[in-house]
Amino acid sequence: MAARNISRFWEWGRKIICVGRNYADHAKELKNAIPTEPVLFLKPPSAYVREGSPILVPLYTSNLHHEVELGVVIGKGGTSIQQSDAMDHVAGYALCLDMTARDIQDECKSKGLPWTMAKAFNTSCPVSEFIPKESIPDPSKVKLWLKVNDQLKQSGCTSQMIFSIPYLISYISDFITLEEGDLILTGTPKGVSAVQEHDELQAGIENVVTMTFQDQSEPPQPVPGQSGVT
Ligand SMILES: O=C([O-])CC(=O)C(=O)O
Ligand SMILES: [Mg+2]
Repeated sequence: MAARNISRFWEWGRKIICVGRNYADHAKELKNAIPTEPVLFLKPPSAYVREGSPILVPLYTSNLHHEVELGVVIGKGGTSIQQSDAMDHVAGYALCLDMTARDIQDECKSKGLPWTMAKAFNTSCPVSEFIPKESIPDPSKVKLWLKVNDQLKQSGCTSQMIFSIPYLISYISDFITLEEGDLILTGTPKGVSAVQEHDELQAGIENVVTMTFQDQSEPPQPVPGQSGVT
């Protein structure tokens, strides 16, 4: 079998580990406390969607939000990785969206339930092309932006992160073994807002990459026994 190519990491079916509330301005806009430890959640590999395919708006939400984030692609796996070695485990980056059904997340938060329905649905993780590590020499100074229908909504810099990339890799790997092809979403800056069907989402990392996605309503699920469906 041919060796797998990390530049198509989304096809590998590995973990997507997301960090929440890693920018104080975003934690504040949602009235969350500034975390003293990373807030983590997961998305399944079925969350990946690539340019050319739509972001499907789940039928059960009426408040789907965009969150633009820097993704870190793991190149060398490990457990209990030291912060000083963490960057040796990085193969590269990807620009990512953490699509979030905010109404469902609010409901889950109020009931003390996990965020799975709000964060882990199909197409909840749009990703750009793979960005080799060399293209971002300093990941702590990356400028991210996102526009909805040409209107700038989010603009931030990874220098605002509460927990750095080496810290996050070390922290996560203490209890989740990192594997080649895993993706870490590092959190969103402020400016999240609602999107609707037919909206165009354009996002970029300044001087590195841009990507464009369209929102589309999830088609109603066929009901067995109706309309000729058996
Ligand atoms: O706002 C949230 O839902 C938490 C999160 O994912 C982030 O801060 O990026
Ligand atoms: Mg997020």
